[in-house]
Amino acid sequence: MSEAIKRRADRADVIDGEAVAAQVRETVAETVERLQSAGVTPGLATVLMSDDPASETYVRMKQRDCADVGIESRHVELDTDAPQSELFETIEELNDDPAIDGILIQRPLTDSVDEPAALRRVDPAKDVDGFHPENVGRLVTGDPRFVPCTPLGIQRLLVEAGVELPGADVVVVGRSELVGKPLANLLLNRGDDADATVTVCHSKTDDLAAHTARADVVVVAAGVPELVTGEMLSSGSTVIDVGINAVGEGDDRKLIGDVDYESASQVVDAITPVPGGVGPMTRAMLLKNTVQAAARQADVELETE
Ligand SMILES: NC(=O)C1=CN([C@@H]2O[C@H](COP(=O)(O)OP(=O)(O)OC[C@H]3O[C@@H](n4cnc5c(N)ncnc54)[C@H](OP(=O)(O)O)[C@@H]3O)[C@@H](O)[C@H]2O)C=CC1
Ligand SMILES: Nc1nc(=O)c2c([nH]1)NC[C@@H]1CN(c3ccc(C(=O)N[C@@H](CCC(=O)O)C(=O)O)cc3)C=[N+]21
Repeated sequence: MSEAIKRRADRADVIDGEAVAAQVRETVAETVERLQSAGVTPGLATVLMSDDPASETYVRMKQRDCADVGIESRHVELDTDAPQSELFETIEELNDDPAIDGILIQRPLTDSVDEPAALRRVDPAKDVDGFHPENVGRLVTGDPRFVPCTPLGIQRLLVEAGVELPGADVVVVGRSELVGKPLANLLLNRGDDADATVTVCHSKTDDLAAHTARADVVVVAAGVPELVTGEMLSSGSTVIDVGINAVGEGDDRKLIGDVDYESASQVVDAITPVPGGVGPMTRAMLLKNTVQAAARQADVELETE
């Protein structure tokens, strides 16, 4: 069993996302060294066009992660009242820049711009978020290139937790383009770390508890604080909580998930905490996608995947 799984007496094991993310970063740092000896320094560009303080924090964390593993990062910040054409020009410039291997457009973009149109403009070869329709299509057709970072991170956590995915009954709560849908496709595809039987639930699902209660794996990405409680879950299952909800003010401000951790951890076998679960994995997988983009663009073969 991986040392990232913390055993708890009479309670669910805790899947330590920070520990698994540290392992991923270590492998990425080794790959960066190998690329550098072939004359390639991977570069990631982040683009922010929003006043959302959470987005600013995330972008800063991503830059720090890059520095930790030897990826060069460049940050472009656009005024929220700048015309859409300025955003599109920025994307074109980054597409054409040989020092940039990966481009991340931090979502959500300000309301005045057409977000899907912006994401379509990113060169699919630099689309380390996996949001471009070409990369979405490749995932759905079972020939993935860049898979969105959060689903990739969740798959890795399930593997680390020792979950046997082939044949497992996986219930995904949430059908967003960012998390729910790509995760469902990833786990539905053929493969040793996939081959699951996947059900996707959403706000119109008739009886959510009936689905979550019979699942081997429940992944919750609904954006609703503590939507899933222990009563809706079964012993023997593994729960992945994707939700990040800020509650409280001032000194009482804290992050909670989409799962009621207290009640769930008294029922299930293993669970991810919030914070320290899926979030760090999302950032680690961005680094992994970026070095893969750099290797592919420089035509350097990597030993792993
Ligand atoms: N840890 C990480 O790295 C990341 C965390 N997040 C967090 O994950 C959460 C989800 O994000 P995202 O997928 O972008 O969210 P979206 O808001 O885009 O999608 C939420 C989904 O949940 C469904 N939903 C909402 N309420 C219910 C309900 N009561 N019962 C069942 N389904 C429901 C919605 O259904 P419908 O389609 O019918 O509206 C929708 O499909 C958020 O808390 C976000 O902050 C997101 C990305 C990365
Ligand atoms: N183009 C794009 N790609 C994304 O991947 C993307 C995005 N836009 N927009 C927003 C969501 C959200 N997201 C998170 C990443 C890391 C943490 C994370 O590291 N969370 C820490 C806590 C961080 C804190 O303390 O605030 C944790 O859960 O432990 C959270 C959320 C990526 N997203």
